[in-house]
Amino acid sequence: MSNDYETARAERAPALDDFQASLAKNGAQFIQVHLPDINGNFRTKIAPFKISSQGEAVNCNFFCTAPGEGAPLLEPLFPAEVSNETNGFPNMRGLIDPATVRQHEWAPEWASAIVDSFEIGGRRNPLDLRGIIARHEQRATDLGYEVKFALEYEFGIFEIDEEKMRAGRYRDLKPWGHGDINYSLMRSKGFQAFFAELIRRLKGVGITLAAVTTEYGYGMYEYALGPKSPLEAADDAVRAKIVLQELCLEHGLTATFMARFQPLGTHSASGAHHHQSLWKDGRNVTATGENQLSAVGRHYLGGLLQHLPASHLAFRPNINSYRRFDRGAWSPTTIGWGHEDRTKSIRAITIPSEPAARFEHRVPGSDINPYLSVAMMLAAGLDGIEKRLDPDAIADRELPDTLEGSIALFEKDAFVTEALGAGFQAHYAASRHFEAAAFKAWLDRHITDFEFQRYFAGL
Ligand SMILES: NC(=O)CC[C@H](N)C(=O)O
Repeated sequence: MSNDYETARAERAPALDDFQASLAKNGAQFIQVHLPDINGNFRTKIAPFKISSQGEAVNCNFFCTAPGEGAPLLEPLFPAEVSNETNGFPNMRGLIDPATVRQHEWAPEWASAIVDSFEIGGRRNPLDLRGIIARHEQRATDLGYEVKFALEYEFGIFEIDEEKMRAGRYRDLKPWGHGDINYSLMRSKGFQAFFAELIRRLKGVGITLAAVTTEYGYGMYEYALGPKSPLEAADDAVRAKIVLQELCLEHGLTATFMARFQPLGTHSASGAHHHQSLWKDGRNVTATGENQLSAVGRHYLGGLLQHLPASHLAFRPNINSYRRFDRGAWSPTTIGWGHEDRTKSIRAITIPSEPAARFEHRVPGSDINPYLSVAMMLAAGLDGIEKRLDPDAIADRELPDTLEGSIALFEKDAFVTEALGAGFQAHYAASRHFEAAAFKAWLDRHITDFEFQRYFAGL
């Protein structure tokens, strides 16, 4: 009997078989099979290279549900509807998306690919965000537009100390490099050679790394990825993190994408700004001139702003996300937008209007799941086009400053239900409630530095 899985498998078989033949001929011997998890990282199996049969790779559903890295081993498991004690944590089926198959130019015995996930009965997994993005891409096409996304990430690089890391003493790790200023060539030993190699490797898997800079803080760096379709941009964002981390490990280093690892009041936190533009017949139609958005550009912006409160959870998904707010941190706290204004949630860039006109959405931190943030923005912008929303009619107001505040706006919102499906909405809200509760439980069990510093030396 035909189902989503069988249909997709039949459609993809010829392309997958071609890759099997051509990559094997080019020396591929091993494959990394990547499954996107709920946090926006890949959970990966490595296997002998055999791409067609990897189309049937199965992965435990648990990966879709584990809220925090490492946490499931220490904390009670998040009892998701799809994966829990009662149903025995069942498998799901993974099917490689042929568009994501790559041979690694710097190590040609390796290939990698990203899978879409299906329930064991063959239905497309409603929690699979790649499928959700694809649905909205089709909506954009039906409206006559192409939307391009480009993500830029700030992140930290530290020297590995396995003993400290095992003990959870991440704050004692040494940042890579001595300086803390932006746009410095002299930050760290081997800085230029390291990022030249990263640019080369990313190019080898089809990812353009448009620019790298040092950022404001010890061990803090930034890279900007080139514009692509929404799904490709999300794939690239996650894949680039893996390629960076592999390169770091080869140098005794480790990268972190947590939103804030530097003390508040001193250095910057890590943002992941999403650049997005609208295209029609190969032309950028976001703006018409200097400080002039096009009508469709204004409507798209209206959608982004209108749905920002309900989408906020996707852009600040963790306890630590809310540490990004700080004096002078350029991390927006209200809905507003402005031309060339970095203090606002959305910065409209219309100089020059062609071809680089775009919106820079500055709310997301580097701890986002890019599949989720991209899905939410795309759905919001398209809603703006469909409803002809006016960005200047949307009242400016404060965004939530806690995880719980963002969950409350997300979990009952009708736009979110429409954009992500009721199943995903409930699942994600439950996972975030679980995260908030895990933090509270941790605080209850631990005596904080605050208490020691305030009360220990009281004699
Ligand atoms: N360069 C910048 O725009 C700084 C961005 C800021 N670090 C953020 O969290 O978004």
